[in-house]
Amino acid sequence: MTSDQEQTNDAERELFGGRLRMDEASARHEQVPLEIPFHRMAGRVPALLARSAAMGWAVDRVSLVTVAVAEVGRGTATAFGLLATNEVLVDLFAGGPTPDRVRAALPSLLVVAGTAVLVALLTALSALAAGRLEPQVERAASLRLLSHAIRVELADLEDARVRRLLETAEYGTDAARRLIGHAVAVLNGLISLVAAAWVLTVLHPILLPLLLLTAIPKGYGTVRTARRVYRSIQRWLDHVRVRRRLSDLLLAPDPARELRAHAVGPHLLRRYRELTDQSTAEQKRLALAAAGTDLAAGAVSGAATGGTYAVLGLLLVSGHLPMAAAGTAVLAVRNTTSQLSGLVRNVNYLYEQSLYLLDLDRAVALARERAIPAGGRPLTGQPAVLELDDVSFTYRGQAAPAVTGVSLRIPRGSVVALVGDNGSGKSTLAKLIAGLYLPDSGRLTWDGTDIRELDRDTVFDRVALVDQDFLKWPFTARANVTLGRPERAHDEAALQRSAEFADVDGLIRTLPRGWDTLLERGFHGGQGLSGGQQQRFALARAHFRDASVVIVDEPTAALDAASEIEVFHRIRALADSGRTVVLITHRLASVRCADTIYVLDRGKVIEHGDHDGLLAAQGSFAAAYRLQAEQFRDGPQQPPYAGATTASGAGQASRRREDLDG
Ligand SMILES: Nc1ncnc2c1ncn2[C@@H]1O[C@H](COP(=O)(O)OP(=O)(O)OP(=O)(O)O)[C@@H](O)[C@H]1O
Repeated sequence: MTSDQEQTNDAERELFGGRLRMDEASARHEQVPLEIPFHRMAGRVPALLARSAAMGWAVDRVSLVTVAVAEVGRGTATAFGLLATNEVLVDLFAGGPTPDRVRAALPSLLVVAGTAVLVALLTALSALAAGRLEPQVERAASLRLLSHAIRVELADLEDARVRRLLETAEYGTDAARRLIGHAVAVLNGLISLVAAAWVLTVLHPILLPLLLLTAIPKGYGTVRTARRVYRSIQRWLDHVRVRRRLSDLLLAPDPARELRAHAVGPHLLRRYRELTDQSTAEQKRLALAAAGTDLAAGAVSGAATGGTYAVLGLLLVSGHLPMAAAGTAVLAVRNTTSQLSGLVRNVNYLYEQSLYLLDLDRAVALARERAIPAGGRPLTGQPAVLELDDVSFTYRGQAAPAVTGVSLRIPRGSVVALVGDNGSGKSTLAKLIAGLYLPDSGRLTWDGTDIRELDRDTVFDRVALVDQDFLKWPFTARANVTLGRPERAHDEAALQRSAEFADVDGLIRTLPRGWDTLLERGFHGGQGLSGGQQQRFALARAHFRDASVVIVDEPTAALDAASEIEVFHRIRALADSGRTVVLITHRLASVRCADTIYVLDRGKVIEHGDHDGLLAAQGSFAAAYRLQAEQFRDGPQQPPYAGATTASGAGQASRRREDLDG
């Protein structure tokens, strides 16, 4: 390992908290195969050819068979061409007048020309079929990865190891395509080699082992270089990921505002340069090592080639090889040498690509293992009650639980509000209710059935979620609203109702292409939206889903005051029409619309009741409510508890009060 790999630079330390390159220990932990014995690689060739054939067979049998037939034909034609060349030479070197010798050689010459044309035709046919096969195999590999990735449990998807593997696996989809190309080349190399070796053996048996001596050093060199590259890619993967992310940040329009106003650009650019300096040094190291290996392999191989020609000369001088056969042998030696080194190179590429494919296999296996279980007891009808009984949940890799011993009841047709300080566990609780995370302990039931026993797809089907970090999909206005129920995307009446619910109908009318306007700046015809407008689209989307449980996390954070009041009225109306609403908000005046309010503090429910009841109880909710209300009074303000600065401040207010009381 070089000192460059050991050193951690400022960019790594400051921006990412430490070294971004994988060491031996973590590679072992993550089961990344950094070392591959040479014999294992060679031994896997038949399995890899079979794997390539199976992948091709699954997507396009006709093209696969065409490639195989064309390659076998090509190899056979090459062998016949070589034998015919030998015949030509034999005829030309025979005794008698020149015109007679040329006449005698003519049929063999025609065979040489014919096989050359045939080889060209078969090469074109094979290339055509392989060209059809490769993109289909890549597409299948990529669909395989994505279809499994979208089923991974959210908690696992957030796990760094899973994320890393999924990103590595993306190389595997490209590798699947390349694997086909290299498999074809290996097949061709093997067939041509067998043909040429057979011709050589016919000419003189000693020529073949000598040839192997020339090819092996070069092949070994190629393999060493490729393994070094693979090892480097694996080690530097996180480095590549953060560099890509950093360059995206420097290019994208959203970070551009702070980048310019805070003059972050030059600083990040400096850090980016430091990172690229590291990777350039690694590239230089690889290039230098590759050149050294090539040189050593070339020298050994060159000496072996010299030896082969020397043996050929000796055989000729000693009369063990006729002149014509020596001529053919020279051709065959040249042909076979390049075939052999090409073959070894392609075997190596084949193996190298298979390692990436192996990453894809590992990612798919992990995704399967961590998938949301299919099946289970299906939910029928609309749930009458959701209940949490002593539910606790800790995020993967975190020491403290995000939710501790929470019990609550959400009957159908009610609005249940979750309030509390930042980080008190509201969003986590909402995601638990939605079935996105499973409790570590306690029971979460839908109509009495534990969520673990339920068919989670039927749970999701009943949920509409407006996430706190709601997504602005880079699609058309229509897709932005209908994405949760794409099968009803052209139900114009439903679309209109959702637009009215979220108050985007007026906005749609002003868009250049109405519902078909692309809501993404930076594309032709794309339209930008304000933060509040984006939030309205998220609300419209949740409404369009027409689900029985609506979970809205800070649904009005980006809305103006009038819209905020209106949205809370509409949310109340949703519950009145029989839906269940879980509402998370810091606007304590607005939770008046809730039937029950649960106040959370550090993952625990510390109070619950309706708005008036909680105010009358004079607890932490009442204190936080007063804190917010006082902000609207005239004159200089004095917060009741210094330091209670969060929007809701419920928990902080309660803790201050305890301190004061104590
Ligand atoms: N994906 C995550 N991975 C690890 N920890 C998380 C994750 N999301 C939240 N947390 C942690 O869990 C705790 C509860 O977070 P949560 O988002 O539920 O709080 P919240 O009450 O919704 O906060 P806010 O009012 O700021 O939205 C916090 O300590 C937070 O750091």
